[in-house]
Amino acid sequence: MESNLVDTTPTSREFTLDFLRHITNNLSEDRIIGKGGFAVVYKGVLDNGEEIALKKLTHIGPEDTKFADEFNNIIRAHHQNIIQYVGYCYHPGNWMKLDEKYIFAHEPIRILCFEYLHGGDLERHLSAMRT
Ligand SMILES: Nc1ncnc2c1ncn2[C@@H]1O[C@H](COP(=O)(O)OP(=O)(O)OP(=O)(O)O)[C@@H](O)[C@H]1O
Repeated sequence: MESNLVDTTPTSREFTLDFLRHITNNLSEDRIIGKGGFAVVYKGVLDNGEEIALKKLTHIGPEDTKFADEFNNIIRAHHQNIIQYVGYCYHPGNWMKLDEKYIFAHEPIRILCFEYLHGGDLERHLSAMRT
């Protein structure tokens, strides 16, 4: 990454899962704006009306490397052509005992938050140009 894109003193805002549920109507299906190879993306609306995109990572492995990789790549990047990172949620899984067995009551949840970009996805624009 070019050095002029990099903030050497990054800051990051931590959001609670409760708060992100609150601004996405409990991560409801109708707030889903896209799906990528590693994430489902939701639209959230802050109390001041500002919209943000929440990227909820799927397939979290035991080592959590995908979240750490994405986090490390975006936390310092500031550029007009790079979507602005806003914050993260790192929610551990909960387990409980049921019938003498331990089970996961909640899977771990990892979410990265970005400024919301209006205008739809790139593929839709490209296919519109092709027709
Ligand atoms: N900041 C955002 N603002 C608005 N929509 C977004 C934003 N980020 C993602 N999206 C939507 O969600 C979709 C999936 O995004 P995501 O970044 O997870 O997948 P991707 O671009 O296909 O990359 P990859 O699969 O390599 O992770 C995008 O195509 C876009 O429609």
